[in-house]
Amino acid sequence: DNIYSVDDDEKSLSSLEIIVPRDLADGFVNNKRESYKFKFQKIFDQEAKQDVVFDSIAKPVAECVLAGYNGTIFAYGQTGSGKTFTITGGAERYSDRGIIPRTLSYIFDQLQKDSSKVYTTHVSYLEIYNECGYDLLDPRHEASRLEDLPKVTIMEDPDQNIHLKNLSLQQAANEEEALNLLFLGDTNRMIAETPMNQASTRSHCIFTIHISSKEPGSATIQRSKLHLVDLAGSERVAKTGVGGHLLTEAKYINLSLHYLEQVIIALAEKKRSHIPYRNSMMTSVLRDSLGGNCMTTMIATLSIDKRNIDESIATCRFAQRVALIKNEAVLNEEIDPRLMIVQLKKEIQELKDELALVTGKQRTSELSQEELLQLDELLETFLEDNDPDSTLDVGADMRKIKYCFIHVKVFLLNIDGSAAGTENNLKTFTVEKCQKKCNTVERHCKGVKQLNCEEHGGLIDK
Ligand SMILES: Nc1ncnc2c1ncn2[C@@H]1O[C@H](COP(=O)(O)OP(=O)(O)OP(=O)(O)O)[C@@H](O)[C@H]1O
Repeated sequence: DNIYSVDDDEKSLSSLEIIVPRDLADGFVNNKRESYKFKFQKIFDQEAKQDVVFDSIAKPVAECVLAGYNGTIFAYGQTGSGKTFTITGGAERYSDRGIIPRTLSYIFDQLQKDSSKVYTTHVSYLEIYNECGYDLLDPRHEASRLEDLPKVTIMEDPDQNIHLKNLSLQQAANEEEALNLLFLGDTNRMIAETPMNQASTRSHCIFTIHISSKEPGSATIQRSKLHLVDLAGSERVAKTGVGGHLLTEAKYINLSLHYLEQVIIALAEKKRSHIPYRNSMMTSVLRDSLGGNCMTTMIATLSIDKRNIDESIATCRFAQRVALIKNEAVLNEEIDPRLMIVQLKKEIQELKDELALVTGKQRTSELSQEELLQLDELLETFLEDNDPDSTLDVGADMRKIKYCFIHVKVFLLNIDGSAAGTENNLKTFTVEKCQKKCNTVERHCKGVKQLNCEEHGGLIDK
C-alpha cells in the first residue's frame, strides 16, 4: 500500500508509479525525488493470472515463431520476484502453468491444425552457471551435481554465428514429449541444486523450441527458434551480504547481468559500432535476441516491498533501456541442398531434352532400365485412364516418344478383335470391323467419332 500505483489505460501505454516512502528517501537513489514513473506496454498487477499473461505476452511471439521468425521472451528481476513462476509456472495448480508449458501446448495445437506443411520440432534446455553452460536435457546422466551434466561451450563460425557445442537438441513430436523434456530439464535443474548452489536463483536458464517447416515438394525450409529465458536474480552483491563461494557466484551473476546491461546500453546508443556480446556466455547465446534477428519481449518482475524499492526502480530502468532497442526480425528461410539437387537435375534433364529436340540432335544412347520402367508406369496409367482428355507427357525426348508409340501399338495389336465388347477392352477401346468386310479392324477410343476404313473408305461402326 502507498508504495506503487498502476495506471492501466487500455488505449495508451500503462504506467507504474513507485512512491518512495519518506523514511527511505534519505541516502536513496535521488533523495529529492519522491516518486518514479515508468511507462510499459502492459503492466500486470498482483492479481494477474497466468492465462492472461500468456495471451498478452507469449501468444503473439509464438505466432511469429510459427510464421518463421525468431522469438525470445526473457524474465528479469530480483530474486523471489516471480521470474520462474512466470516462465515455468507454479507446481500447485494446473492453472499456475507458466509461459513454457502454455506455449508448447499452443504451438503443437497450431501445428496439428496446419496440414499444408511438414513440421519438425526440437527442444533444448541450457543452464548457465558461473559462466559455464550445462545441458539440462542429457538423458543419460545421473547427476547429483550440476558439474556432472555435460558442459556446453560456445563456438563461433567465420560468419560470427554462435554454435553451442554439446547442447543436445531433442526431438519432440507432440506436446506430451515436449513436456516430458521440460520435466526432465527441470528435474536436472533441481537435483543439481544444493544449499550452496541454488540453481534457480543463481543461474540463467534458456529453454528453446526449434521449429522447422517445409511445404511438400518444396526445397525451401523455414527454421525458427523461440528462447524462453529465466535469468538469474538481479540483486546487488552488497545487499545479499554473502561471502566466500556465494560471493563468487554473486559476482558472476552480477557480472553477467552487468554485461547484459552493457550490451543493452550499447545497443540503445545508435552510434556504437561495437556491441560487447562476447563478454559473457549469456550475451553470446542471446546475441540474436538482443539487437539482432529476433522478436524479443522482456518481462520485468517486481516484488514491490518497502525493502525492495531500489531493486524495483533499477529493474524498471533496465526495462526502459531494453525497450529502446530496435531489432530487425527476418524470415529464416533456407534451401535444402538435397532437394535442390534433385530439382536442378530434373530441370537440367528437361532443358537437355528440349535442346536436343530443337537442334535436331537426338541422343543415340539407349534408355536406361530405370527410364524404361518409369515410361512403362506412365504408359500404364495413361492407358488405364478413362478420361479422353488425359495426356501422356514424357518430355521432349524422341527416344521416349518413340518408345511410347511402339508400346501403344503393341498394346493395340494385343487386343484381340474377338474380345471386343469384353469388359476389359471396353475400358479403353472399342473394336469394330469395316462394313465392306475387308476384315480391317479399327480400334478407337471411346467417344471418338465414326471412322473410315483407310483401304475401302467404308464406314466403321462405332
Ligand atoms: N504471480 C504469482 N502468484 C503466486 N505465487 C507466485 C507468483 N509469483 C511468484 N510466486 C511465488 O513466489 C516465490 C518466488 O517466485 P519465483 O521462484 O518465481 O521467483 P524468481 O524471481 O524466479 O526467483 P529466483 O531469482 O530465486 O529464481 C515462489 O514460491 C512462487 O511460487
